[in-house]
Parts: sequence; structure tokens; C-alpha cells
Amino acid sequence: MALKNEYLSNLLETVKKRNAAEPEFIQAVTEVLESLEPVVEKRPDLVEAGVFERLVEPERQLMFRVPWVDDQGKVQVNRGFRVQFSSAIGPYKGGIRLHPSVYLGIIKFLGFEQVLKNSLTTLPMGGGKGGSDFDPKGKSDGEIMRFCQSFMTELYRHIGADTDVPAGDIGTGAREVGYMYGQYKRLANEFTGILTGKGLTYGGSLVRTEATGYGLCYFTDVMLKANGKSFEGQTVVVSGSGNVSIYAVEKAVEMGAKVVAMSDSNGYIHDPNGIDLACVKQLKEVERRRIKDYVDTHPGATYKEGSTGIWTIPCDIALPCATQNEIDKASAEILVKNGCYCVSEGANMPSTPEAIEVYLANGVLYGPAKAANAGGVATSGLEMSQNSARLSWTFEEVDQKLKNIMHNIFKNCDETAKAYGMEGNYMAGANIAGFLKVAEAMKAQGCV
Ligand SMILES: NC(=O)C1=CN([C@@H]2O[C@H](COP(=O)(O)OP(=O)(O)OC[C@H]3O[C@@H](n4cnc5c(N)ncnc54)[C@H](OP(=O)(O)O)[C@@H]3O)[C@@H](O)[C@H]2O)C=CC1
Ligand SMILES: O=C(O)CCC(=O)C(=O)O
Repeated sequence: MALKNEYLSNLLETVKKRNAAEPEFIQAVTEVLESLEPVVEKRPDLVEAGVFERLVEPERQLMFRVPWVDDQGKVQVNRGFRVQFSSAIGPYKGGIRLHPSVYLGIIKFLGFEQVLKNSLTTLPMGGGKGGSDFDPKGKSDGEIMRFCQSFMTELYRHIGADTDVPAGDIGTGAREVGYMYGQYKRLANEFTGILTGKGLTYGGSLVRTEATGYGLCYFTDVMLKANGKSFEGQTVVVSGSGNVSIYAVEKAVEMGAKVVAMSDSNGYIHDPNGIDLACVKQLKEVERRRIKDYVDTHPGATYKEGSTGIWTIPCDIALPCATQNEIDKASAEILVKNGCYCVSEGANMPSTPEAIEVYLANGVLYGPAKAANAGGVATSGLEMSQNSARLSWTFEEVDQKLKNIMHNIFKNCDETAKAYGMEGNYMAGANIAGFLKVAEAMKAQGCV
């Protein structure tokens, strides 16, 4: 879809020129600017205040050397990033991705998405993202610890409980957060909530581990019900087998669905009897093995190489929970042909623009990532509140708050889409609603 509004079209051209080598960032900005066309018509005051130009330029981008020593005594050097995108509505907030594909463009697209996502949660959090091209796969515990300590040795001077609060993302789980927290504490000589996703023994929140996957299902459930459907008795495919995927499967099954497939970056398993989640948890969370090992103990299941083949498995509901652009146009068409009527995104930007066009053209219920996967960062916000108040809420308390937040996000996306004449287009609703809160704050705070 080409931008019709000349002002936004010119702005997008500038973004493309300035960030020419960052296709993921351009993709994320293009989608949002397309959704914001009706806002430009209605809100000339925001154009006057230069909000749109400022929204697409990060407040600060940090890049740094991360030297560490491997188990052979050899010095290794990785590149670290933190993009502090927007502090309009609160301290920068967003995860840290450790994956060999990480470069500035990936961190910028994730930081940009995070600004609008965090706004949708209604909690006071700005947007940021960090990471490194470090590959945790195959590394020993000692190597992971030395890397995390070195990463934090530079990052610590840029973050703080009221400045910037990182968390986990791909490749960064409880173990990595623990090592980073320990190093921060040692360098800063203070025990404050500068990271979320912490262990329960040192300031973490109950439900944070489950939050993104559970939140995805709470959002999807309310979206389905608003359209006369539910998870009950439905066949579901969930890509990935990491943190988001595992807890999305757990909650979808609890809500009555049958999940028949999961994947990792090497391939996917299909278990027509329903995935045995206890086995996946043991393989992935405890033993850190590959998903293909599942079939060794489940003869009724099959394994195939190549992660995108998972979308050829017939399903009613697809929950992409692995990585960006994992569903392209061809995969989206296969999903629709096989009867899939709902795609709800646990991963960040897992659908290409062409795939989204296929969903919208075929009336697929589409839950966009920045709304559907906001439960993780929302619960991080709840962890920050508990840390500030120096108390801990029960599992039930946090879970209920998470559920309320996800239901409100859906309501906000739904009502905003209707108000702008795009009923049922939750992507437009999410982009506009997320933007408006940030935009009002930016306007109120002047040209900064
Ligand atoms: N953790 C959180 O709270 C939140 C995460 N997200 C998003 O959810 C997604 C998953 O994150 P999370 O579960 O935390 O990460 P994990 O590292 O726990 O798991 C990632 C999963 O995705 C797979 N994967 C990663 N890269 C690729 C790739 N290029 N192709 C195919 N599969 C891949 C991994 O397989 P393998 O093991 O082979 O690499 C693994 O199964 C990401 O997009 C993340 O940004 C969004 C909101 C919050
Ligand atoms: O919990 C957080 O702060 C970050 C979660 C995250 O990285 C995301 O929402 O993509």
C-alpha cells in the first residue's frame, strides 16, 4: 500500500534515505506511517509540533565493544547495542536480544515497535531495545557469564530504574538477566530494579516468565470472542519453542485448544495428538536441546527440517512466536487456503507486509504484535511497580492485572479502529492508539 498523504510520503522517503541499510526498521516505520494517514488529516496540531518527524528518530543510539574470554582463553569481541528510542511517557523500556543476526537495524525496529507497544499497556514506560550479535548457542555457562558481565560493564552507565530498564528477548532468559543484574549491582553498588525478568529470589515478579505467552492468549481469546469464536476445540500451530511459544501453548491448551506443531530455527515438529508440553519444556528450558529430539520419545510425531514449513500444517489459529518476517506472502496464502481464520502475533513483526495484506484481504482475524504480545512488557511494568514499592504480589494478583491489561488493549484497538472508520482492522487501531498517547506527551513537553 503506497502512502497517499504527501507529508507522510516525504517523511518516509527521508527515513528510507537516512536508514537505507536497515530494511527491518524501514518496514516497521512504513507500516505505522500507513496507519497514521487518517491521524494526519484529523490532527494538524501534531504535524505542526513535528511529532511525526521526532517519532521516527531515536533519542539516542549506543554501540559498544563487548570483549570477553572464551573457554580456550581466547579473546572474543562482539558488538553491543542499546537504542533509547523514546522517553516521552516513561523511562526507556525493552528487552535485550542476543542472536548472531543482531545489528543496528534490528534493534531500531524493535525499539520503535516498543514505543507504541508500551504506550498501549497504559503503564508509564518509554521505548528502547538492546542486544548483541553474540550467539549463546553452544556456549558454556562460564562463557555466557563472562559475556553478560562484559556487556553490562559498558551498559550499566546508561541505564537506571528511572532512566532505562532492559529485560529479556531472544537469547536472553533468566540465566542471562541474572548474570547482568549481578554485574550491575557490583559496579553501581546499589540494589534497584534496573532489569526486569529477574529471578524470584532477587526482585523478580511472579508471572513474568509466563506473561508474553499468556498475554498473547488473553488478547487472542477476547479478539476471538468479539468475533463469535473461541479457542475451544480449535487446532493451533505455534512457531518457536522458546519463552513466548511455551507459555502460549500452555495457555491455549488451558483454554481448550489443541496445539499440534512447534519449531525452532532448524525445523518443526508435528504431533497430531497434541504437543506434549512437559517434554518440550524439559528439552528447551532444562536441557537446551533441539526440537527434533522430541520425536525420539513421541513416535506419533514427525520432524521436518526448515522452520517455515510449519505454516503448511492445517490449523484454525496460528500463533507465530519465533522471530521477525517468519510468515511471508506464500505462507500466509497456504494458511488461508488450509482454513486458518486467525493469526495472532507473539513474536515481534513476524508477518511481512505482503502476508498482512493476505490476512486483511481474506478477513483473517489479525492480532498485531505490538498489541498481542504486550503482556511481557506490561508485566515488566508490574515488576517495576513492585520493586519501587518494595513488595511482591501473588501469582493470582499479577495474572489478573495482566488479563485486565490485555483485555483493555484489545478494547482500545477495537474502538480506535472503529473511530477511524476501519472496523476490525486491529493493526490500524493499535498503531493509532499507541501513537496518540505518545504524541500528546511529546507535544506537551515541547520540542525535545
Ligand atoms: N520474551 C518476551 O517477553 C518477549 C518476546 N517477544 C518476541 O517473541 C519472539 C520470541 O522471543 P522469546 O521466546 O523470548 O525468545 P527465545 O530465545 O526464548 O526463543 C526464540 C525461539 O524462536 C526461534 N527462532 C529464533 N530465531 C529464529 C529464526 N531466525 N528462525 C526461526 N526460528 C527462530 C528459536 O529457535 P532456536 O532455539 O533454534 O534459535 C526459539 O525457538 C521474539 O520475536 C521476541 O522479540 C515479544 C514480546 C516479549
Ligand atoms: O519486558 C520488557 O521490558 C521487554 C519485552 C520485550 O522485549 C518486548 O516486548 O518485545
